[in-house]
Amino acid sequence: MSSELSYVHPTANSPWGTYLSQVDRVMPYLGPLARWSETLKRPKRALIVDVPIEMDNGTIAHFEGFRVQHNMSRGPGKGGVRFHPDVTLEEVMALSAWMTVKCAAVNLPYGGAKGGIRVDPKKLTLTELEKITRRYTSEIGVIIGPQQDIPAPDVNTNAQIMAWMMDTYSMNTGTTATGVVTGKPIHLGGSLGRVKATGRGVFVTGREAAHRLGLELEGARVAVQGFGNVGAIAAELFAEAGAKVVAVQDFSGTVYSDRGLDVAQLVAHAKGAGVAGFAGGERIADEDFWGIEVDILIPAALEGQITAERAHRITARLVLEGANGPTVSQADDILAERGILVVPDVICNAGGVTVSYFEWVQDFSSFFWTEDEINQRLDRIMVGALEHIWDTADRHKITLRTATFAVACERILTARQERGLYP
Ligand SMILES: NC(=O)C1=CN([C@@H]2O[C@H](COP(=O)(O)OP(=O)(O)OC[C@H]3O[C@@H](n4cnc5c(N)ncnc54)[C@H](OP(=O)(O)O)[C@@H]3O)[C@@H](O)[C@H]2O)C=CC1
Ligand SMILES: O=C(O)CCC(=O)C(=O)O
Repeated sequence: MSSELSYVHPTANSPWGTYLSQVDRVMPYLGPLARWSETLKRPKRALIVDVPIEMDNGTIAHFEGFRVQHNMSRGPGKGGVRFHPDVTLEEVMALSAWMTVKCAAVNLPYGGAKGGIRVDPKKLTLTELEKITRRYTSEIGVIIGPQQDIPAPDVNTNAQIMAWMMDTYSMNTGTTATGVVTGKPIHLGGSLGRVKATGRGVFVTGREAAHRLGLELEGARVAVQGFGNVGAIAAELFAEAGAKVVAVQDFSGTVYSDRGLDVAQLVAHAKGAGVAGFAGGERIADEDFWGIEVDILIPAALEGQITAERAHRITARLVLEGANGPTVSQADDILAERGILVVPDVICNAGGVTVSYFEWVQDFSSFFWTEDEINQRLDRIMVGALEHIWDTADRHKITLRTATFAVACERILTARQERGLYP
């Protein structure tokens, strides 16, 4: 049957359109499992909720909230919650599907899910932010749970928001459900290492890929788009390894220094105000970011940033996708033709969900690991997964993205087949 869904209208470069074309590319490598492939092209469950709150000025405001469970063949749904003015059902669907692929790529016992609220959190007071979080959690409470679907932080959400989500769910169910969300504060069953885990995973996969390319990290020139949880931590780790972070872009603008930016100082400066106005670098036009001479480019902001036009201008040898869905499919082809290696989101940024898995396991066993143990396990999982994907790419002569999809979709569809259809 056709995979066209009546409730979304993806275009070639929209997130769901990009995801669908990535699925199409993996079909030739699925063998008899391709029979089940339609399951990848439609979410299992999509919930749209109204989130009304009383604003500080006494008015009542309504926001659109979503939670999409793309696939749960391999385990409970897993994936972050995004607060952003551009959130749509279609975007959340794509993000949930990439979670399914990502969790399977690193072999975590999870399916994929994602949530979001269409809101600009920068325009909310702290009280309003807490209200919107709690009401959203109550509304999606019918489908989330420690064994059902476990949210976590994504763009514009953090440990405090996870604490409110955990408390709201717990109050509604008469429990102390630490396992209902991950990325929580340490005192509420959070895991050491989770805050830095996604950026660390980007660094680990980047280190391994650079090694295979014969690219030295010492002195390598790095550009980072997005200077939040993922981009700033990845920048810090590359700088610690001796790389020069020459350009950083966030929503406020782009800063550049040929000698390398002082990442620690930039992090301190960017808190609240963004990177623009940083005295340790010069301000350049945002569009110039894509043509800067670099060895490594790290998109760590939003989807659809590497367009076909920008792909022609990128000078990097290595692109590390910290963000989800930063590269549209046409750009992917251009980068491949130009010999630029892309470590795709579905493995590159899997460090976050991997440590979320550790957090969930620790919550259930009520026994907590040291940060060193967590980082070592994370390193082992990421390196092992990338090695398997790399071998698959070499064997079939395909990109790392299609290879990651091949490894992951085989696991997902085998689980689907073994479970069978009910009834
Ligand atoms: N947090 C996590 O554990 C994981 C996150 N990801 C993905 O990583 C990406 C970033 O997430 P995360 O770091 O958590 O989010 P944050 O909210 O912490 O940071 C997002 C960053 O992107 C910047 N940004 C937003 N819009 C633009 C734009 N149009 N141009 C340039 N920069 C922009 C923001 O700038 P400003 O601050 O000025 O608004 C901010 O620096 C997302 O794609 C997310 O899905 C993937 C795996 C896990
Ligand atoms: O930590 C998690 O569970 C999910 C993180 C996430 O949203 C992502 O990997 O995109």
